[in-house]
Amino acid sequence: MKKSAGYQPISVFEDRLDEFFQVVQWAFVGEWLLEDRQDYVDALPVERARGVEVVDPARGDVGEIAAVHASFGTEMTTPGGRRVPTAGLSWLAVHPAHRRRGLMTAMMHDHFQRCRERGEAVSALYAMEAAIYSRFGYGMGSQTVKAEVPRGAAMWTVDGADQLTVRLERASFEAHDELVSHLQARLTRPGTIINPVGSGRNARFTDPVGNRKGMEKWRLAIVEDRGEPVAYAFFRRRAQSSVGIHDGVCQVREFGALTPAASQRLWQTLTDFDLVETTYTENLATDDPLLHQLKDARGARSKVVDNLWVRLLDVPVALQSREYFHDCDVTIGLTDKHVPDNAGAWRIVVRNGDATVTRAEDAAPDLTMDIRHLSTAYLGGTSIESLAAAGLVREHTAGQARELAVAMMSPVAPLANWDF
Ligand SMILES: CC(=O)SCCNC(=O)CCNC(=O)[C@H](O)C(C)(C)COP(=O)(O)OP(=O)(O)OC[C@H]1O[C@@H](n2cnc3c(N)ncnc32)[C@H](O)[C@@H]1OP(=O)(O)O
Repeated sequence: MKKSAGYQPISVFEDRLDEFFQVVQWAFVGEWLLEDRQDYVDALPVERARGVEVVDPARGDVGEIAAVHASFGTEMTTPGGRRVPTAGLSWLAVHPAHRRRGLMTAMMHDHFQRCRERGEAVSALYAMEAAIYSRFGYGMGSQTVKAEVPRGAAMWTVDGADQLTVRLERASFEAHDELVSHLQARLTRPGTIINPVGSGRNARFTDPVGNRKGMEKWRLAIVEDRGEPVAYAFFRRRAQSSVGIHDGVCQVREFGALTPAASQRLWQTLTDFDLVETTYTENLATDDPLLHQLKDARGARSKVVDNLWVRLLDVPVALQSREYFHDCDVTIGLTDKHVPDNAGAWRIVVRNGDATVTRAEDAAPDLTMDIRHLSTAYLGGTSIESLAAAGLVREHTAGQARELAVAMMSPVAPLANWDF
């Protein structure tokens, strides 16, 4: 019997959202508070909610939802500040009673097929466990620095930072959605997920009580240049003290800054709250301006972890939707177990920043690799040559790994700053 036999894929409509949420709570290990339900509804792209339902009594109660997922319809910024239609996969959950029967595999195929029908050339996700997604063709497209910045950390002076003003407000979808969306869309860092359309687009403003862990509600710092917003950050604080010493913490979630001065003004603000000793964040790019502006970057106790996992679903469209930084003419041989249309040989010719990607069935490939390695290199944060050095990409024509590496590497490290 096929592993996922006895189940069928379904769309999950509004009337079954509570069943959807039950599967999520079982899989993610937790009970939500009843009062938080609306926050979860607001965070879900309902019209793209899918599931797997039991059809064979040998598998469970017929009609019962055994597994779910959903995805945001969005665009992702690619190297050079271009964009590619992207699905942000999230909410992936298999009820523990139905694990290891191939339901995730069935849902991934469902997701890939629907994305391709919609013209989404890339799927991207945040991984709960990093070992799962490579087998489905995802590669670690970007990394992030987790940092703990001490209060009042000294920074190299950036001209103009002192002239900027800051507003601190309670974050609200009604009051701030336009402002945040507008700023987010102007960020040029590859990996930036541009605001999704449809339901779930207010996910960044949701604030379930059960997730606060004693912290205040999400607040927004808005840096302005003569009344024009130039940076924003979602943050929240928690007071704590022992033996009369106040050592509260501040958590910074999504943030973005358009200029060096805006970045400095933002972080000066976020690291200088009374009664708060440490400001921590998980959303710094590996070359974030803050890391260069801090006089003692080691003092921020940083560590690097995976950020966005990326999967090319339509190789020519995805590769042609980014800029390149050196001319090249390289033929690659690809394997792709889950999207066979991607497999085979592709010729990548780059002239003046633009790639033309065509089928090259007769040519012997200069490089061979799996789709996950091309996906890893896509945003320009990992070099094809380093993947060759690791034995993951195979070079058949000397020097071609470097050719493609130099063309694809981004001058700016990729990062997704919005955890969907
Ligand atoms: C993008 C996101 O939403 S991230 C959140 C993902 N969700 C979670 O982590 C919630 C808790 N976990 C779950 O819901 C499930 O266990 C899932 C989704 C991780 C896996 O679902 P399953 O239906 O059991 O997976 P399925 O049976 O299709 O297995 C697919 C393959 O992945 C492997 N796999 C499954 N889970 C894991 C894991 N945790 N670590 C490593 N490999 C795994 C399986 O061994 C299998 O490998 P194979 O193809 O070589 O046989």
